[in-house]
Amino acid sequence: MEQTTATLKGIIHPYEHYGEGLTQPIVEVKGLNVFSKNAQILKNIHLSVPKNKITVLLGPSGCGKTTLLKCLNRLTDLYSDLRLDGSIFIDNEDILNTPRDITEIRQKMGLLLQRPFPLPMSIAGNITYGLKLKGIRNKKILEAKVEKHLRDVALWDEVKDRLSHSANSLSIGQQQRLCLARGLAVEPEIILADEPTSALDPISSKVIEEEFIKLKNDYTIILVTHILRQAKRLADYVVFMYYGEIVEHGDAEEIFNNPKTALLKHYLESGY
Ligand SMILES: Nc1ncnc2c1ncn2[C@@H]1O[C@H](COP(=O)(O)OP(=O)(O)OP(=O)(O)O)[C@@H](O)[C@H]1O
Repeated sequence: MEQTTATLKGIIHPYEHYGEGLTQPIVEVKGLNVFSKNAQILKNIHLSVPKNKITVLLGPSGCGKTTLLKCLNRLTDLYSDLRLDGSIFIDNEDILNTPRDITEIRQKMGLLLQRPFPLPMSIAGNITYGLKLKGIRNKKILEAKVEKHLRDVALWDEVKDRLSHSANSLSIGQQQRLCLARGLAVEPEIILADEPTSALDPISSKVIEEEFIKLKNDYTIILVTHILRQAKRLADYVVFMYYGEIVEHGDAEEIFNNPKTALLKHYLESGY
């Protein structure tokens, strides 16, 4: 395997061409390395994420997908055993080397995790929480935003008569959509999603997938998924990782129909 990766590296160029129809990058990762105490988790990652597209991070368990996602909003700061070097440019600002407060940078990114974590308050409160932190107090504006963002995730009709009920009274699928709406309410540029449908039933998963397709008109989505069929349904751009390295990346159609490396071919056939 080692040899295969090494042999194939010759044909993988960072900043390779974008496929037809792909747009300018919104995130550019340059020479990113992540080390834990005993190992190197990410190795010399170079990546450009196209704007207003869905980029899927794909690869076998433990290859570093979640770690890469965590680097993008510096959640890695929470792990004292991790050390990073390299650069991550978001809107031309290197977020790994900026004097700016990280909370400001994180506002550009909504985060959706495997399981929903609604705030312990009402359904409407979950949406208005971040807005109030931003200083918005006007009741009419807040109400309008609650409706808009719940409509954005196709939840409005299901909850409009119980906005003051606890968010915990919702089903898991509804909670995940609420968490997505909460993230959208603070108007991020990028949505980071780490296996966001893995705890959901098929219908809720389908709703989230449909929302992602609509949302990419306004947002850039970076999605980690284990579900190959989901990746094929959603991805515009694919990054295939293996043992902390990017082995292949490119236009989804090209990656799925014409994989160049033996590792990716094997992954697409076997799913691991
Ligand atoms: N804080 C940490 N300290 C030490 N090792 C870590 C830490 N976080 C992740 N790792 C290790 O880094 C490697 C990559 O983990 P990561 O969770 O990024 O992989 P993944 O591709 O998302 O896996 P999965 O698909 O199973 O979720 C794993 O070997 C993991 O054990």
